[in-house]
Amino acid sequence: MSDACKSCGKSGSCSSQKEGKDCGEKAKSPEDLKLAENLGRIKNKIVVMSGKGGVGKSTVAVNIALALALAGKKVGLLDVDVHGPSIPRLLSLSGQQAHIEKDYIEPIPWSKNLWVMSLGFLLPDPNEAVIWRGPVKMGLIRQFLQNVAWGELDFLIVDCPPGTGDEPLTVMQLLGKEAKSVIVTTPQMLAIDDVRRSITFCKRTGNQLLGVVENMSGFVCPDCGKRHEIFKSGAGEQMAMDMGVPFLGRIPVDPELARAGDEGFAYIKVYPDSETSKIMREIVQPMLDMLPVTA
Ligand SMILES: Nc1ncnc2c1ncn2[C@@H]1O[C@H](COP(=O)(O)OP(=O)(O)OP(=O)(O)O)[C@@H](O)[C@H]1O
Repeated sequence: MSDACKSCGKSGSCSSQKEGKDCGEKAKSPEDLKLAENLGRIKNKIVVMSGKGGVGKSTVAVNIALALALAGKKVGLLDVDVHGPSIPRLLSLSGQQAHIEKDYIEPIPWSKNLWVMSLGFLLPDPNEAVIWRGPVKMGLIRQFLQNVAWGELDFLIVDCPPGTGDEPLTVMQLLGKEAKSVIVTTPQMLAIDDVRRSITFCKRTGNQLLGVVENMSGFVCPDCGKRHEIFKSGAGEQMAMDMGVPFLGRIPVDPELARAGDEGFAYIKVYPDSETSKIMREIVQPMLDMLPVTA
């Protein structure tokens, strides 16, 4: 006779079973076990979200991943924007095709410690429109988290499409409560209203919000170095304070950051001493602080 708990399938280690009862925990499917094993090798999961489209979320996600990788950490960058995967272009990886085995997908290496995965690496023609409903997208996100051979990572950075729909919800459900989020906004009130919804979303899913980033906040003139407030800036910081969530930093409009996105070069590597790179490094500091101190 099997001595495994009828509910969770564990034998010996299930405390309820030792007391002669079943624990009531649902038995894990082989897929769930594989997901747990893959995610168990990743120390920190950070989900980059925004309430509104076009606020620079992918740009921020890429630069967070680059800043962490340049700090010597092992990083994975996952693009779950199924309808508009922009990470391949931002990192000059367009046209690359991921190697796929039966239950295993190899991420695309960007450097010796940054690996990337996006639907853009799986489509034969990346310019083809993807017309998928929620369940298919949810299945793909599961494949990315369960079957991509991320290996041992210090950080997995997940770039979500804007809003609080299927993709961020699936990501949070699969990653679990230990995933933390970063919310990107611009200073305009229209964007700020949507960010409030993203903050409420994280509170509802029970995931910790690492903080809010205000992007395209002012413009630093490359000639005179003076800061100009193109839009009213500081609204993101004010809103973070009002809602009692941390504020991580303000990234200015930087024409070179836009060029880096178009041409696919690593801004923070090419301009390590710029004001924008300094701010990016400040934004990742709380993430680096999450790692145990090594002697
Ligand atoms: N601080 C910045 N300074 C200058 N240009 C920027 C800045 N942040 C982002 N951009 C530019 O704005 C455009 C939109 O950025 P990005 O694609 O990162 O936004 P997104 O929020 O991820 O968009 P989507 O909603 O489509 O996912 C890009 O061309 C990018 O290069």
